Amino acid sequence: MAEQVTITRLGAKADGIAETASGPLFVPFALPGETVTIEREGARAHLVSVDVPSPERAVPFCPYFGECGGCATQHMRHDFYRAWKQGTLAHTLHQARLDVPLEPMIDAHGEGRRRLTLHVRFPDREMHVGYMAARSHHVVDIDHCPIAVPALQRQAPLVARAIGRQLGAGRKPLDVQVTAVETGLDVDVRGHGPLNAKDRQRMIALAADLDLARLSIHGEVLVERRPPALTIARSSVVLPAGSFLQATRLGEESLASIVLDACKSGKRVADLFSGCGPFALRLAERIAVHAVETDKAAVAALERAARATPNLRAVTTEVRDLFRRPLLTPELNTFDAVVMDPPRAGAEAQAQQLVASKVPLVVSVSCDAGTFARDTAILQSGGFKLERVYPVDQFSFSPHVEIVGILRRDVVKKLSRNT
Ligand SMILES: C[S@@+](CC[C@H](N)C(=O)[O-])C[C@H]1O[C@@H](n2cnc3c(N)ncnc32)[C@H](O)[C@@H]1O
Repeated sequence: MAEQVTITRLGAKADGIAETASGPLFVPFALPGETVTIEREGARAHLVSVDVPSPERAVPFCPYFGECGGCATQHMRHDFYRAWKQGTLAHTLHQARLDVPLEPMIDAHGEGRRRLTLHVRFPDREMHVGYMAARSHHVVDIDHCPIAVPALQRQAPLVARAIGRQLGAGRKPLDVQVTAVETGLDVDVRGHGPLNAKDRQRMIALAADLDLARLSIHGEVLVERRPPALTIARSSVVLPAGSFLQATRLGEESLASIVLDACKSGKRVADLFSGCGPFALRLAERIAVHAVETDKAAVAALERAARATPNLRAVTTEVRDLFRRPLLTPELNTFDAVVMDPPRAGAEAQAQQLVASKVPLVVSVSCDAGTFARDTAILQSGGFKLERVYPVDQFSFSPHVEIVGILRRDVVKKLSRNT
């Protein structure tokens, strides 16, 4: 049954929230101050119409917005969106008792996302190619994605569709990850078992038809027509199939420039959770770096790139699971700064080792405010002071934000207090 409600605030995931007799009601795509007609679906509601719009309302630039679950905020004006995202992060950090003023959010969308993962599904014998609808396993068909870099906007759905036609006979769900690299498109297909000889040949022919740089299945390369390379500082990194990559080029550059600035007076830095080296290869222009990462292929790519770049400072690498085997205190004591950029789960075990070490500076890069706050609290218990927090917005139009925290401590004082 339709009813009218007034939106009073925005939630952390960008839903409008109306206070009702039965408690808060979450209304996607509604803005504070708006009067909207909705239909209830439990604690959530479907937006039927906006009856009194907010002046902060914008016209979404993507025709799939509202149905496709990929974006959540295209209906907000840019300044309003920025203030909401910055305010949400400030609130999360305040609740975790991290009351450091946030630096202004850095807009790092740049040219757009350089990697898209398209879902290919066959729910009704027909093939559907696109993104999941919000809170659903239903795939919304798309033929372009305007938040991607130009090379991917139309081409990524086209490539995923062609692969679905080729491999879709078993109607198994497929995920097609398409990355724009400097030599073309790098495509990795997930969800399909090992290919028989005939399918292999067909896929190799398809890669040629689509002029892909590389095509792989579950990270196993079927054909590499051109090495999928990316430039990092003066180095060229050949990206391993399926390895981590920051969402946008400007995002990577923005994070790296904060890391570089924080470490500028260091002599030997540890780059933990290094991936294939966007921080290490830039740091090594001036500082010796030890890069540690669990993904063997990423470490090998970083090492190859470093070896091929003349006049870098020393770059050493290590394949290591830092959750199970964090760098221990004696190892840490050889560094004057530690950069860590863990996945969402954070770096709890590593933070505990850092507390016991003599390291004076930690640059903590994170894609999850919750684990960032937990790890920061651990570091603070060891005398580190959170000096600055930089929000970097490379996931524009979504509630996600990247954070960089700079934590310093006076090691001499700390050590003399302990003795
Ligand atoms: C957020 S990414 C950052 C990578 C890199 N710093 C960058 O900017 O591209 C996190 C990295 O941690 C790695 N990783 C995940 N779990 C790990 C673990 N237990 N030990 C070490 N590295 C891990 C992933 O392979 C990934 O490369």
